[in-house]
Amino acid sequence: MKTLKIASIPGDGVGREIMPEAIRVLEKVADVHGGLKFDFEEFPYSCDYYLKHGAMMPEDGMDRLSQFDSVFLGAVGDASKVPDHISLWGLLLKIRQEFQQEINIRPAKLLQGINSKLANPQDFDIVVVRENSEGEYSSIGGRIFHDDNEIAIQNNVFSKRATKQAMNIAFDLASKRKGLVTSATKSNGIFHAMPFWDEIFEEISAKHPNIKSESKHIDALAAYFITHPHELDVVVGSNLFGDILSDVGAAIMGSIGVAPSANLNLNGKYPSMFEPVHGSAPDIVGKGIANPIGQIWTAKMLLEFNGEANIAEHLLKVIEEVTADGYQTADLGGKYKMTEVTDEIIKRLGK
Ligand SMILES: NC(=O)C1=CN([C@@H]2O[C@H](COP(=O)(O)OP(=O)(O)OC[C@H]3O[C@@H](n4cnc5c(N)ncnc54)[C@H](O)[C@@H]3O)[C@@H](O)[C@H]2O)C=CC1
Ligand SMILES: CC(=O)C(=O)O
Ligand SMILES: [K+]
Ligand SMILES: [Mn+2]
Repeated sequence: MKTLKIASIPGDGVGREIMPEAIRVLEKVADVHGGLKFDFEEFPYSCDYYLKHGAMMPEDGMDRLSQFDSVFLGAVGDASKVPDHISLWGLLLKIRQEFQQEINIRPAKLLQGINSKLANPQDFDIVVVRENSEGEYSSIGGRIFHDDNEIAIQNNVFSKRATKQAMNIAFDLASKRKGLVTSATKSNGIFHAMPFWDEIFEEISAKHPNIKSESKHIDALAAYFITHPHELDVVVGSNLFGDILSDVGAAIMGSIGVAPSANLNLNGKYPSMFEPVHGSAPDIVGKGIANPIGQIWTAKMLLEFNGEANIAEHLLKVIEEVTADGYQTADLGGKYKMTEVTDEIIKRLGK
């Protein structure tokens, strides 16, 4: 029997609603698998935790999480309690950076039966590879002066090592897919970092003569996601560009409520973390209508990256059958509640 030790952090808002749903599904997956067991431990790190303890997690929080095979996260953020930059830097970004989860993989593909927000989409299947540890998401800089003279300076950080790594992963993925890598740039506006990014992209492209590569400015590329998603394959972007493009990818899939992601640690020193693309969705919290599929598809990625590709594929197939038969939440135009969609997935996972 293989046991996977999973630290679950439901976090805030709908994170707390969808996490139990995905855990129900994983328990059923283990049951169907027969040789797999989950050992879950829940951590209450969240904005409520901050209000009680003055921090998003305790001093030994990272040490405790490091004992697990993977971290399974819902969403972080409740601006009515804690400013977003404090809560995200105290938990989500802290884990990504300290656990060296330098790559974020975010698939965007049309599931059967789901209406894309596009009127008439052709079939698309995109993977966004997002640099996940540096770039625009840096805490370097500061604020000086007061009143109308106040100035904020924010430094971006681009290392050759992490940039190359993200691009190498993108080319590697493309070699197993349609063979195209698109790089998100903005070298016409961002004077230092983006020409640097482009040079590295050219260097890595030259090493992969069998993979097609192209560079598009982020503004045009965001529009291209809307107009030509079927022509994209693997898209590589910096932390901010990858963040934005993956929300666009989610919208063309039908809803951000279905989009999954994996924050990968590649050196094996720390756990990877799996979380849906969306945030805590304060506007729908408590209504029982959150879409559980983003968290459940994320569970599929957790299985895949823990060496369980077959059952992971089975789970995605079942998710797709359930959406194809119309079991959909309100964000997709459906009439089903969160728990009803999960129940249907569990029912069809079968035994
Ligand atoms: N990785 C994370 O934990 C993230 C956290 N956040 C945080 O979440 C909070 C809210 O941020 P927003 O910008 O509003 O983004 P959001 O992703 O929470 O919500 C955007 C829109 O999508 C909808 N939505 C999100 N998840 C859904 C689901 N499962 N089912 C149905 N509809 C869903 C929401 O109702 C809302 O209309 C903020 O505190 C923000 O900082 C935002 C993005 C990512
Ligand atoms: C913070 C955020 O929006 C993300 O990582 O997707
Ligand atoms: K999330
Ligand atoms: Mn985001």
